[in-house]
Amino acid sequence: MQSITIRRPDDWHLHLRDGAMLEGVIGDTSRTFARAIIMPNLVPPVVTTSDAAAYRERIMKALPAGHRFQPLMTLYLTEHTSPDDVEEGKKSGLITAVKLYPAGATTNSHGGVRDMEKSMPVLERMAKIGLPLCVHGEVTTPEVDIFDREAVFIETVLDPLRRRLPELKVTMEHVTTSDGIDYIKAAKDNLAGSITTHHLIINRNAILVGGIRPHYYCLPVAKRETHRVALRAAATGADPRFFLGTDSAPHIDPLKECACGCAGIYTSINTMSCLAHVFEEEDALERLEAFASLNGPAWYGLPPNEERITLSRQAEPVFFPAKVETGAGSVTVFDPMFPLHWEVTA
Ligand SMILES: NC(=O)N[C@@H](CC(=O)O)C(=O)O
Ligand SMILES: [Zn+2]
Ligand SMILES: [Zn+2]
Repeated sequence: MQSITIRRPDDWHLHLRDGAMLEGVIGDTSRTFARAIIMPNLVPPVVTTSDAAAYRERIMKALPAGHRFQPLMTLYLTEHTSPDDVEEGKKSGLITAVKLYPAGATTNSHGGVRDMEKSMPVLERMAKIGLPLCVHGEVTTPEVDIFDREAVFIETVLDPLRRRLPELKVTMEHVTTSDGIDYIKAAKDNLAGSITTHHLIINRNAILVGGIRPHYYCLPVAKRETHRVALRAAATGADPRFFLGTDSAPHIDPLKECACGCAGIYTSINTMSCLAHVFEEEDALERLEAFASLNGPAWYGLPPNEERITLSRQAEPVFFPAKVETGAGSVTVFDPMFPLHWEVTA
């Protein structure tokens, strides 16, 4: 197949940051994607509905002329989040989901939740009004090995929460293990999972073999090959509970290339090219539309986009810059380590 036309995709997990970084990166998403769930882990985080309204305005202002893009706003769950504010946010149409960061689990998560008990009133309200909870599904217990943190989270946090509040809709974001995939598949209802572009392409060797490569470091950290294979099977398979959330997470290069580098991989600019490559490799190009454009809206109760994009396979590799220059500094673009031949052409 030399070209494929699909509904315009959405990104169900995206970091846009703020200020000069926001201005520098937003176009890479809005050029191709119609909507994105915007992560609230700014410094300080987006905690209240009025924070989210102000952030949404900054995003719309940063949007390049001529781009049509709808940011779907989220709130950063804290132990003090007000159930009424959350309900107000949903009612007004501003808030699409609330995000749980276990405190210390990832970039800018120190204000997250330490004691789930304290967040129960909000979670109960969300279950009642049908507002989804997006989770960064890793425990932060120092004794737990970093490669096991997702599996232990499922067992010790997520499963107990879902048993206690079965009506709560939960998105397990950036699933990185076969444990996560199996857990979602086994669920009766109210559970779905997003998968990133990079976790379909790299395993942990990319970070560690032949030298330490900070631009492949993200959280949850890439796991061993068997897990990547399971993620690919889920993304290209028929289960509609798996969909794209790029987790494109820009950091300026000096904060990645140092003794204690930040977690996050920037994929907004080449995600659809990478995905077409992966789906072609899996002989599943006809399933790309479900993963990138249909399953996500269905889960969030939104209509799929009416516009279409076309991806075409070029004879010569398609050019992407190694770095995106922003007013905040340069951001290294995800290198899939193979030439990309698919290009969004319309
Ligand atoms: N994925 C990452 O490695 N980093 C994200 C945070 C997150 O999604 O966990 C970031 O904000 O940089
Ligand atoms: Zn995360
Ligand atoms: Zn993220």
